[in-house]
This record gives sequence, C-alpha cells and structure tokens, in this order.
Amino acid sequence: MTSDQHSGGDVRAVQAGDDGRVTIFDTTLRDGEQSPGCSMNQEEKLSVARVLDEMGVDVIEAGFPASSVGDFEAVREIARTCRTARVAGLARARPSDIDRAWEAVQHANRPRIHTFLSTSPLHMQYKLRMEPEQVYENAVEAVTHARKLCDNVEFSPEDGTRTDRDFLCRVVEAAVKAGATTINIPDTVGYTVPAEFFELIQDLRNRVPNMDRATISVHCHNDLGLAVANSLAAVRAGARQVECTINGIGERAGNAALEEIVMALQTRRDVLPFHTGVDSHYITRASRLVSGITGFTVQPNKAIVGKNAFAHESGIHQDGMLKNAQTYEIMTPESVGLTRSTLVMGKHSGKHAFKSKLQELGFELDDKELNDAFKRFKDLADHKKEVFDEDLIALVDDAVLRHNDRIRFVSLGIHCGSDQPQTAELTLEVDGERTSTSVTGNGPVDATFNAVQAIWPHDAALELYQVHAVTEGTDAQAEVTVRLNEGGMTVNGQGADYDTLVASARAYVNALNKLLVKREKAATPEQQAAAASSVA
Ligand SMILES: CC(=O)SCCNC(=O)CCNC(=O)[C@H](O)C(C)(C)COP(=O)(O)OP(=O)(O)OC[C@H]1O[C@@H](n2cnc3c(N)ncnc32)[C@H](O)[C@@H]1OP(=O)(O)O
Ligand SMILES: CC(C)C(=O)C(=O)O
Repeated sequence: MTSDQHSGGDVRAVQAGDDGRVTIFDTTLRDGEQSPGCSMNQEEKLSVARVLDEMGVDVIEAGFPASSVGDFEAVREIARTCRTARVAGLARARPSDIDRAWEAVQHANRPRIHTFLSTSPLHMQYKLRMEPEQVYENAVEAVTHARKLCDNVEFSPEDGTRTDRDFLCRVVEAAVKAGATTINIPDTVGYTVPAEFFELIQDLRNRVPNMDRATISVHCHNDLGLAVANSLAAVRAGARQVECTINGIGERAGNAALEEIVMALQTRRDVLPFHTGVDSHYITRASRLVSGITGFTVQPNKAIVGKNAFAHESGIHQDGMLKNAQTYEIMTPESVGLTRSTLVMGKHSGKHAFKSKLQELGFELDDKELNDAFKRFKDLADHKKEVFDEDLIALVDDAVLRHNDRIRFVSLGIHCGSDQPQTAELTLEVDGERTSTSVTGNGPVDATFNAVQAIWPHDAALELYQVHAVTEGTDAQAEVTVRLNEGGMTVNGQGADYDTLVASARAYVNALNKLLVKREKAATPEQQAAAASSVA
C-alpha cells in the first residue's frame, strides 16, 4: 500500500509552499453564539477571545456586527484586544453590513471581512427571492466592496453543499476574481457525507481556474453527526481552513468541534499529514470557559473534553492502564490540558493552595474573582467532606463568570416540608439595590421562583428546570439549569451550590441576566438608550 492509498486521499500540495498547515477559524463567538439559549455579553465574549488568541487559533470570528449594537461593540473590543489571531466580522452581502463589519474589525492587528450569500436553489428562491444571476452579481459586488476596505476577505456561498455544481463553480471563480482571499464552502444544514464532500472540494480545485489564488475553507454543521468527519475529508481534498467551535456549539446540532479537529490532526498525523498552530494544552480550559459562560454542559462521553473522555472504570481497562496507559488511551490527558491532581482541597486549605489548584484546572482569576471564589470555596468546604475538582469548576463558573450581572442573588430562606404553605424568603440585589420578599408556592422551588418574579416581574416562561449532582453523595453540590423563553428568545441559566434551592435561585437569576443581554442585543439603538435608564 502506498502512503497515498493509506491515507485514502489526495494529499498533494494545494498551492506552492503548502506544507499541510491548516488554518483554524473559530466561530464560537458567532455561529456558536447562535445556539438557541446561548447568549454572551461583551465581557464574556472577550474572555473567550483571549483564550482563543492565547491558544493559537488563527482566525476568531468575533460576531456579526450589523446584528446589534451590543455585538458590534463586542467585535470591536475583541479586534482591539487580540494580539495574534486574525479577527473576522460576518456580514450579509449588503454594503451597510459590510461597512459595519469593517468599522468593527478595522483596528485589529489582522482584520478580515467575511461576507456570505446563499447559492442553493431553495435559498435563492424562497429565502432571498432572487434569480441566480442576481445572486451572482450581488456576490461579486459584495466581495468587490469588501476588498476596497480590507485586504483579507472571505466569501461563503451559503448552503454550498446543496448548490448546483456548475453555478457554485461560477460564483466561486467570480468571487476569487473580485478579490476574495478565502473561499469558504459551508455545509449549512449538515447534509453532506464525507466521500461526497471530499469529491466536492476536489472538484472545485479541478474546475475553478483561479482556485489556487484563494484558501479553501469549510464550515460544517453537525445535523447528521458528521461535521468533523466532513471537515477532515475536505482537508484531505485540499481545504486549508476549517471553521469550528469550542465544544461543537452552534446553530441546531452545532458545528465541527475545534478540539476534535485539532486532536484528530495531532493524533493521526500518520494518515492525516496536516498540522495546526493550536496549542492543544489549552483545550480543556477553553472548553470549561465556554461551557461555564453559555450554560451548555458538555455531555460526559463527548470526545476530548467530556468528563469520561479519559476515565477508565472497568477492571480489564484499569489493569491495562496500570501496565501501559497506551493500551486504552490514544492521547494523553495532559496533551489537552488535563492535569492529574496533586493538591487535595478541603476546609483547611489556604488561598495559595486554592489559587494554585485553580491554575492547575486552567483558571486564571484576577484578585477580586479569586477572593469571591475563595469565600464560596470555604463555605462549601464547611458543608462538604471532600471538595473535588468538579466542585471547584462548578463553583468558579458560578462565582466568577457572574460578577457583572445586574441582578444578583443575596440570600434565600425556605420553609418547606409537609406543613403548608411552602414559603421562600428571598433577597436580591438589582442594580446595587437590595430588595427582599416572602412568597408562597406549590413546593419550595415554585415558591423560590415566585419570589424572583415578585422582586423582578417578567413575562418569560420557564421551559426547563433540571438538577444534577456535581459529584456523588448526599453532600454533593447541585448544579441547576433553568431555561426561560421570552417572545421566542431562549436563555439558559446555571447555578451551583450545596443547597439545591439556592442553586435553583442562582440559576433562575443567571437566566434573567442572560435575558437582559439578549434583550439588549435584539433592541434598536433607540430602545437600547431607553433601556439604559431602567432595568426591567
Ligand atoms: C447560516 C448562518 O448562520 S447566517 C448568519 C445568521 N446570523 C444571524 O442571523 C445573526 C442575527 N441576525 C439578526 O440580528 C438579524 O437577522 C439581522 C440584523 C441580520 C437582519 O434583521 P432584519 O433586517 O430584521 O431581517 P430578517 O432577519 O428578518 O431577514 C433577513 C433579511 O436578510 C436577507 N438576507 C439573508 N441573508 C442574506 C445575505 N447573505 N445577503 C443579503 N441579504 C440576506 C433576507 O433575504 C431578508 O431580507 P428581506 O428583509 O428583504 O426579506
Ligand atoms: C455564514 C455561513 C458560513 C454559515 O454560518 C453557514 O452557512 O452555516
């Protein structure tokens, strides 16, 4: 078997100087943020961008600047902050969107405008209500306009995998001629399969005469669970940029997961002779940060970053691991930033050990955050025999990532049991002002949520209430997820505490804070100005 047969693909160089380096384009802050229920404020987006920049992601798609004032400002701040990563802003194929994207990214060390327009028959006819020739002209105009502003322009023919092949080749050729430096082929609805996508990318390379003047990129959705497989097939066919997100979050079933792409390329270089610039040791930290901010818990069996990804429970596996870890591990936990714990944390631990433990777990906190988290840790350690790593992660996510919230949990007292009525005595701080109330309900959770409603009236409907124990035992911390829906806007809130009801109140309050962010993003500039003077 030749090495080419072995890799099952076309691994010849795609351009002069091609050494198999794959550009990692992270869209956690744009497509990831489009996940239903996920909304990040500016500071949260910045903290994710900082980690992505540090870990060596090549391009950060920071948002869609024309979509709201809040997103515009977040993209602008990220552009000003990132040191090495290129910062991209997404724009529809309209001059006003493109101008807005440029306004947001222009101060980046390395800016990019990413403009897109659907090319599939379905999208053109029903969504855009445009004829193919109008779409062709519009795509050329958009890229031409973007190139007048920025020398690095990406063009995406949206729904590319369901586009007529001849038309796709024509549009791509014209976009490259107009100055697009990257051509991104999106599998917008996660429809393609690996062999088909391989053939599509190869076909573009063979048929589009000027294809070698632009980098081919792919953007795969996970509707059939094939996003990573499709992306890797495309790389073998000559794509040199992969668009992906941390933990695979994104529209519907999500996008290709960054950690899976990076680790597949790193672990299987023998059959996938490509490499990225990402330092894989940052993966766990980035995953936990995104999960904490979005409230999207990572499923335990998720590849690379799931809680069980490096856990071995059955005897034969444990025996093999003790004899040689490679028997059941194809990569080391250390390579993705998981450290084997050396410090045991308990109520006698001091702040130095606490800080060092958090660093081991991938958290870098400022002094205020550290003090807040330490206070919560001491309180937890007083109520729990052993404080595990999972407890600390839940606690830090809860204590630290919320410090800019406008509505804050202060205290909760509950009267519950078989005596009626169940009553919640709740104190919240709203924009710095404390309010207390005492409210009844059908059970302690209902009473707690009624109390939140009494202090901060709102119309959002509760869609999900979920409790899970962070570790085993009756003294385990509870991690609660609450999903609210207000006029079609969904948000997920999370809260953790050794008291399930306090965790519930924290989760509800967290969801309300996210709703405030989402409302702000959805508002027009005039509505935003009016809202600035009143929270509710
Ligand atoms: C596949 C993807 O992920 S694409 C990115 C999706 N991301 C988002 O939508 C970000 C959040 N979106 C928003 O904030 C809003 O949709 C906005 C601000 C972008 C636009 O809001 P509105 O002006 O109210 O338009 P609305 O969203 O209802 O409809 C979209 C309009 O854009 C048009 N459109 C859609 N895609 C494109 C495109 N790539 N280029 C040009 N026009 C487009 C649609 O045809 C429709 O036009 P119409 O109003 O003439 O019918
Ligand atoms: C804007 C494009 C790249 C996109 O998100 C998609 O097609 O899924």
